[in-house]
Amino acid sequence: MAIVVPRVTLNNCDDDLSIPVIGLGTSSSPRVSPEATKAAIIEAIKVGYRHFDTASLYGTEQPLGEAIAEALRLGLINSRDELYITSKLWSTSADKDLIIPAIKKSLRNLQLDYLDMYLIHWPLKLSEEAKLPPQKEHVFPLDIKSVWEAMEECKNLGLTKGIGVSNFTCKNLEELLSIAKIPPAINQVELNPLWRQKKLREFCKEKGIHVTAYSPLGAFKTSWGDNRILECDILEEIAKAKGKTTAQISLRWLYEQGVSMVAKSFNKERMKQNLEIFDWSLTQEESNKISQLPQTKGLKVASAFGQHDWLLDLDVEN
Ligand SMILES: NC(=O)C1=CN([C@@H]2O[C@H](COP(=O)(O)OP(=O)(O)OC[C@H]3O[C@@H](n4cnc5c(N)ncnc54)[C@H](OP(=O)(O)O)[C@@H]3O)[C@@H](O)[C@H]2O)C=CC1
Ligand SMILES: O=C[C@H](O)[C@@H](O)[C@@H](O)[C@H](O)C(=O)O
Repeated sequence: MAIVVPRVTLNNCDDDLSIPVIGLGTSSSPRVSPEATKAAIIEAIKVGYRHFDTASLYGTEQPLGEAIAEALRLGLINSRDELYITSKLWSTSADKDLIIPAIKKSLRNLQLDYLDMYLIHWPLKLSEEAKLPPQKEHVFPLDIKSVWEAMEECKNLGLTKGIGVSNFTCKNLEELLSIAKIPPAINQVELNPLWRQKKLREFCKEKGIHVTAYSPLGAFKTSWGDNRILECDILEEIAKAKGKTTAQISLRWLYEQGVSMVAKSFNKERMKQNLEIFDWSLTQEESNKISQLPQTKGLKVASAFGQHDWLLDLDVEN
């Protein structure tokens, strides 16, 4: 039986759009083949995932599109509308004239008419020839006004039901809110028991911006993450006492904070395990212990994009 994942209604989106609180991340490290990605996504639909997180950067839009087409053919879902699909504007296209072509390309890759959510991937612009990690002279601040106008145009044209951002600080959001006609529905950021972003979460709550957590498991075994969540003594202790896994403790803690999350697993048992967090809860004491864990961030902007004064805010608790 597929697990039914709770949903949260978003602000400033079309058709009372709601987001399933757990989605499947599709960015793998090391990268896996499109065939394996497609097969994992079909398994995920079978166990109950309806929310998928992709990005032009990941190279997973095409296999996700193929998996959706196959799921429809197999009758695993009756209609595309049952799914919530996020993609992201990569920073080399963060220029007003490149945004509509970029979302149209994502839609072609996905074989879809619309996205549920389109996010600005990072609050920065890369020159078109930039590689990762970029050279210093290829990284620029975002011209948020013209970029956001083009994001609003994406929504007004019906290419996406909602628009939002990723990796934005309170300061980035304040600047955006001061010029937005359509406020962002989502801010997707690194968030987990060891990088709790309390101030950012409070700010977003006050402004009606829904927060989605990425790397909810500390990006275990990826090139940008480590074992600090899945092998954290305190989380292991709580997990053992409750007969759960450390991954489930982390995801449940996030759920209890009122955020949604995108967790990546391409393994059938683990992707199912990650959905099994809705019929039990943490005690106040367990929650308090988690809220006192020392803070460390996994994905450091300084190592991903270099040392730029205007970006370094992203690497501190804010
Ligand atoms: N907006 C942004 O800038 C970013 C967005 N993201 C998005 O967030 C998604 C998830 O974050 P990500 O950084 O991938 O990391 P996660 O925290 O989701 O960790 C993924 C890793 O944990 C393993 N794993 C998953 N479930 C379990 C489990 N129950 N027990 C043990 N190991 C497990 C996975 O391996 P296995 O597959 O073998 O189970 C994989 O190695 C990404 O895929 C992407 O979609 C990520 C980074 C940045
Ligand atoms: O160098 C930059 C990194 O690739 C970074 O951009 C990614 O980790 C990305 O944010 C993601 O969504 O996975």
